[in-house]
Amino acid sequence: MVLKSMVASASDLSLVSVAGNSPLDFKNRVFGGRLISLGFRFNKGSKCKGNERFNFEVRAAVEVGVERSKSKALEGGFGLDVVSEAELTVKGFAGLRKTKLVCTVGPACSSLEDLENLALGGMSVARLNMCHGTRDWHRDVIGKIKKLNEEKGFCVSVMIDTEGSQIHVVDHGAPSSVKVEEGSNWVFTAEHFEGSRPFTVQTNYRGFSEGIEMGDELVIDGGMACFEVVEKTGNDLHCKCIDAGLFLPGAKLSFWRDGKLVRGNNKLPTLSTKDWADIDFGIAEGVDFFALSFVNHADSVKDLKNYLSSKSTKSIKVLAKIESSESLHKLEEIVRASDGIMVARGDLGVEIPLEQIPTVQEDIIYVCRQLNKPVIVASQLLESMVEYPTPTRAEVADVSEAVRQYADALMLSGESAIGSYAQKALAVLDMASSRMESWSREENRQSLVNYHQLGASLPECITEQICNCAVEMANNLGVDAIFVYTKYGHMASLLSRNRPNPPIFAFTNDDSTRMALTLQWGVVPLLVDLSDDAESNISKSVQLMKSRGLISQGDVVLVVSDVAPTRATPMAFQSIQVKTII
Ligand SMILES: Nc1ncnc2c1ncn2[C@@H]1O[C@H](COP(=O)(O)OP(=O)(O)OP(=O)(O)O)[C@@H](O)[C@H]1O
Ligand SMILES: CC(=O)C(=O)O
Ligand SMILES: [K+]
Ligand SMILES: [Mg+2]
Repeated sequence: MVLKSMVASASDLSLVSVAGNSPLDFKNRVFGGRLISLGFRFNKGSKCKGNERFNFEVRAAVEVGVERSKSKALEGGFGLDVVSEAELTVKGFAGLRKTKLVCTVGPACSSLEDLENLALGGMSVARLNMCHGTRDWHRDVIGKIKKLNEEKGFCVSVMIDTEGSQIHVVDHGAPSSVKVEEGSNWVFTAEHFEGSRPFTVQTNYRGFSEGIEMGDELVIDGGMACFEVVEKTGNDLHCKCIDAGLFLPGAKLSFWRDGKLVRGNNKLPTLSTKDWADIDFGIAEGVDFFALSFVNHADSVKDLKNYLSSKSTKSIKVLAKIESSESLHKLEEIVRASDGIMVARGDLGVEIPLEQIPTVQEDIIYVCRQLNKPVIVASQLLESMVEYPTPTRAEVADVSEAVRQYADALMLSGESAIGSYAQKALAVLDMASSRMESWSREENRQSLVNYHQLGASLPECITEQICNCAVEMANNLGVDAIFVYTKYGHMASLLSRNRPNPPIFAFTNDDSTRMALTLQWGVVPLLVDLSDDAESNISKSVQLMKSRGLISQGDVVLVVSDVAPTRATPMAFQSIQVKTII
């Protein structure tokens, strides 16, 4: 690996002096149980400088930290993942990135080594898109991720993204892209034909032309090419190209009349027969999330959740992908029904005018935060990096904007699945989000959000108020960390919703809760044994963190806990405590 070759070996690292003016003082960091000074001697003439150099330092240190944590992770059953532990050791509490990173796994990053590098680079969720690849291929990837988690102490959850039903091109007469000239005439049909038929396009859905009239506009992939419908014979449409462009394999179709969408995916079932089979596959493979493509109403989310609770012994979260104009009309009920949301800007851009995407994105993130559901911003974040090793300035601005809006997670698609620079793209997300998060903290942006009261019953309202106040206290006091003890992750998510300055360490004894929390902003999940005695949980976790050198004397921790009734204190209550580590 590039970074490793930059340092002679892990043990050499402690001998190297601090390299110049890095913004963090590493000298006083206890690292792997001993004090080290960290830095690299870059070869004379090295092109690496400034920020890039600093990031190499941190990344390499994290890697060395991970090497050391790996053996330790397997020792005492300490349920903190190696990447968080190493980052914490190197960067301290304030340096932990809060925005979570999702990577789509495809042929370009599916080897064990590639996946390990992505995990090291901060991937907390691996996404598998069932539109592509075989089930055997996906099974192999899931197996590798589980192996890395078990053997090397990572905490990467697995998400299956369904294919869903959409009107798309099956055959456009070529294996790759085809140019469409202005004025050329094309036939769109659902009939299968053998061999090649010039200017004929086969679509996947028999009813694709239902309700379509002469004069309607047929848009390819949200604007890659445009046609006017000039004639309809049976189910076939004869169309003239009015805006030249490109047909890509699998291109998506939408129909417009007077500037309004007339035919999207709203008539198709959200879950096809193949999707249900993919869901059974995901259950059998023990995945953590299903991302449901082309959700048009809350019922499809509810159906899947009911199905999962009857079929799966572990809790699997259901995320609704917002990628149709229909789903925008029913946004709130879809958000309420689901365990999280993905702003799937790729297909959304096929169904709504592109200039609406930025405001729609901000609205969706806002609704999710109000309703306390994690939200992922997806598609084309760093699209140019599929081919090039550096992002465009506009892409970095787009990524930073999603972070400024407080999305829980950012997602790579083709950048990691088929791109040549998956790790670099992940590093760009990592850097850009860390930078924007610290800017937002300095500017105190989070205080600007008004909360909607979620709870209906008094106990629910109490929990919510406790979490809101806890974050306000944590920010005002400038504590180093928040600790929360949680079975299903609810309190952790209520704290996360307030986007606190310090990181939230969520101690849970439930493995599916731990995996679900990999998607939540600012939450570091830890798997530990929890007893009914809240005080003993607190002192045990403090001791555990202390013994690893992760907290030390003088650190201040705000602890939020739920105390179950016991015979001695027959009353359930919740508490906020501020502890100074001695
Ligand atoms: N498992 C895979 N095998 C082969 N190619 C893949 C795989 N996963 C993704 N890709 C490739 O990466 C590209 C980007 O991935 P992404 O998941 O965004 O797909 P998509 O089909 O564009 O989007 P959607 O999520 O709307 O289905 C795809 O177009 C495909 O070429
Ligand atoms: C991610 C996805 O499905 C989309 O952007 O369309
Ligand atoms: K998909
Ligand atoms: Mg999509």
